[in-house]
Parts: sequence; structure tokens; C-alpha cells
Amino acid sequence: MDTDGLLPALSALNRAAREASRRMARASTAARNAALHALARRLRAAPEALQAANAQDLAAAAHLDAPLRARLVLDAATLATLAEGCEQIAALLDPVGAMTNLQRRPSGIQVGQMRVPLGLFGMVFESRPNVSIEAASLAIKSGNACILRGGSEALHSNRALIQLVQEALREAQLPEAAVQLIDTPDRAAVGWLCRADIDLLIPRGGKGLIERVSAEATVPVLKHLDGNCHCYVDAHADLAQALTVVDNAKTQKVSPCNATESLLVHRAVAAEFLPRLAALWAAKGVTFHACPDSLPLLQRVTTAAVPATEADWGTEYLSLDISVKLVDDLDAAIAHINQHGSHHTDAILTTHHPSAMRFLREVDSASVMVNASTRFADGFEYGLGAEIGISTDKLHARGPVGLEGLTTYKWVVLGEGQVRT
Ligand SMILES: NC(=O)C1=CN([C@@H]2O[C@H](COP(=O)(O)OP(=O)(O)OC[C@H]3O[C@@H](n4cnc5c(N)ncnc54)[C@H](OP(=O)(O)O)[C@@H]3O)[C@@H](O)[C@H]2O)C=CC1
Ligand SMILES: N[C@@H](CCC(=O)OP(=O)(O)O)C(=O)O
Repeated sequence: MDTDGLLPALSALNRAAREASRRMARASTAARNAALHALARRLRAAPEALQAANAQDLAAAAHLDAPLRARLVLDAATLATLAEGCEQIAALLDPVGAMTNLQRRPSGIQVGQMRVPLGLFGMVFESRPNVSIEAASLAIKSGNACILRGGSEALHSNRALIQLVQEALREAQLPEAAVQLIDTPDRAAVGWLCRADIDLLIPRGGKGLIERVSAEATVPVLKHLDGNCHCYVDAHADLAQALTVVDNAKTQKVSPCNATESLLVHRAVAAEFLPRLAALWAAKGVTFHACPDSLPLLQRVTTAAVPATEADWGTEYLSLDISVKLVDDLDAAIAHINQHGSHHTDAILTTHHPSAMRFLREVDSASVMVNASTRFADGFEYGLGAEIGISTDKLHARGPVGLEGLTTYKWVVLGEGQVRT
């Protein structure tokens, strides 16, 4: 699509998606579930066209770092997981139409709330094609339509995946325009989405994307921002357990937004904990960006420890790097996280219940964890079936966003002829 043809094409796509959103909102649960099962079958079949499209993206991505290339891969295992996700979402309770909190008022009317789809949402996300399927399947189940704009490095894969989604919608006699892809790497399309006829825009990505959307959007926005996630090893931590959890939080995968980027260690346990961690990570190639007090403890064991600068406390590395700071107490740890973190996910390692409770209450993040890896901040791991992403906003939805985050409510009033006096 050339830039001249872009805006008319997007407007047409928008009109079709809006119309489809109305049909999706009144579609039966059975039809929406049938579409999800049809999609699962198509993903499992891994058609040649999809494999070829993915190979094309991978061939063009030779210059990318290994973790970024890994995000692009749609192999049999990834497709099987996506198919399973669709089936799990089909098995979830349909949120649409559920009525809650019905109560009879003194006037005799009954007042309650009914869950309804948002309508039509737009989403901009990174070059990770599996997100197309997670977003599409959550949209279908929640009775919404969506317009997806994935990262440019995944364009061919996304095209092939959305074709499967549209085939599945057709098979279930639902409108294929309910899930649409913006089929261009032109970033002008992101600017267009900021002012499109949509009910919500979900930007999922780093600071550049969010800055642009925040400046340009006239539509409601639910930000899914970067993750500068922390682990705090408390004075009362079980250090063997802390070692395992911190290792997982940093090294299980380095590119996701829920990987730990910063380690805070209570001064009382630093001399015992940090050399053990440095020995473990020397073999894995982790580089420490360390405060003046932690640096000598690390350098006794590893050569991969450099002095931290002020900028390190706010850095999301997405690589085998981590910032390390010693703190005097829990207050200092909480203050540091609230000042430098990105309000995404933070964890405390402790056996001291009051400290754990204070951490949960006082750290201002979408997910707060006790003795668990920050890598768990994920819709699938939280039982949502899949996720749109991890909202770093506080309003409408916070943390992993699933079906409920794609719905809103309306008030319903049931009367028997009552009038107001
Ligand atoms: N909270 C969450 O749920 C998640 C957050 N993230 C965060 O995303 C980042 C990693 O992903 P990365 O690939 O670097 O993400 P980017 O922010 O680079 O890209 C994400 C999407 O935004 C687009 N984009 C980026 N900048 C602009 C801009 N200025 N104008 C218009 N479009 C833009 C990209 O398009 P193009 O292809 O053209 O570059 C892509 O489609 C990390 O910060 C990570 O923490 C990642 C996953 C989940
Ligand atoms: N919630 C997901 C995070 C996905 C994510 O952040 O993706 P990316 O930044 O593209 O590597 C997971 O835990 O796998």
C-alpha cells in the first residue's frame, strides 16, 4: 500500500470493522467458540503459506539480536501452543451478557450491571506474530472487533495468521472484518489509529511508541509500556530460594517486558548472596551494573561487573545485563522501586510476613509478588487463557489484560411499570 492510498484504505477498513463489531457484539457464544476452534485447527495444520511467510520474515531479520529473532519464530511448537490457547479461551466462561450486582431498590426496580464488549479496539504491538493470534482470539471471545498493527519485521507472518483468523470467522459465519490487519510497515498508520473511529487504542511497546501515542491520540488509550522490573532480596530471605527465583527472573528469557532488570539487595545479606549469584551468572554471561558498595563483592567472583551510572536505575536492558544496588532497609527498597521502576512488575524475596505485606501494599506496580519470579506476570500464567499484554496504566485495566479487560459494563434496570415520584 503506498502512502497516497493509505488513508482511504484505512478509512474503508475502519468502516468495515465498525460494522463487524456490531455483529460480533450480538453473535452467540457458540458461534464465537466455533470460530476459536476453527482457528485452532488451522494453526495446528501449519499451512505451507504460513511457514513460507514466517521464513520470509526470518530471512529478513538476520541482522537482529538472537532474542528479537526468537520472538519472530512460528515453529510447530509455537503454533501448537497458540492452538491450545484458542481452545482454552473457547472453554472460558463467556463474559458477555453476564449480569451482576442486581439489587432491588425501595422503588421496586432492580438495578444491576451487564458486561458488554468494548466494541472496536486498535492495537499496535511489537514484532511478535503470536500476539496477533492472542489478540484476535481474545477479541473474538469477548465479542469485539479489532484492528491490529504488528511490528514491521513480522508483517508477512501476521498477514498469513490473520488470513487464518478470517477463514475461521467465515467458517463460523461471523464477519471476517472483525479482525483486520493494517497491512503496511508505514508508521503513518499508527498516527491514523490515534484518531480513528475506535473505542480504545492499545499501544504495546517501548517509550518511542508510547510518547507518540500519548501526544497524538484523541481516542481512549490503554498503555502497555516497558518493564523495568525489580527483585528485592530482603534481610530475611531464604537465600537459596532467592538465588533460584532471581536467576529465573533475569535469565529464563531476557527480551520480555516482565524480565527483571534491577536487583536490590539488603546490606545484611549482600556479602553472602551476591558472590553466589555472581558465580552462577559468570557462566551465563550476565553483566552487573553495580553500585559502589556491591561492585567489590561482585568483582571478587566475576569480571563482568561495571560501575552503575544514575541512568542504569531507569534502564530496561532486555539483555543479559542487570543493575544492582544495596539498600539499608525495606523503606529504601520500596522508595527506589517507586522512583525508578516502570510500575509493571516487582518482587520481594523474604520469609518475613510483615515485610512481604508492606511490599505488596506500598509498591505502586501492576503486579507485586512475594517469593516468585517476575516472569510470571503474564495472562496465560494468571489463568486468563492469553493476554493482550500487560497494562501499565491504572485505569480500566491493570497488569495482564484478558477477556474482562476487553469488556465494559452497562447499567441495567428491570421494572414492572414503576415510575419515579
Ligand atoms: N507491557 C507490555 O505488555 C509489553 C511491553 N513491551 C515493551 O516493548 C518494548 C520491546 O519491544 P520493541 O519491539 O522494542 O517495541 P517498539 O516500541 O519498538 O515497537 C512496538 C510497535 O510500535 C511501533 N512503533 C515504535 N515506535 C513507533 C513510533 N514512534 N511511531 C509509530 N509506531 C512506532 C513499532 O513499529 P515498527 O515495526 O515500525 O518499529 C511496533 O509495531 C519493550 O520496552 C517492552 O518492555 C513488550 C511486550 C509487552
Ligand atoms: N507476558 C509475556 C511477555 C511478552 C513480551 O514481553 O514480549 P516481548 O517484549 O515481545 O518479548 C510473556 O511472559 O511471555
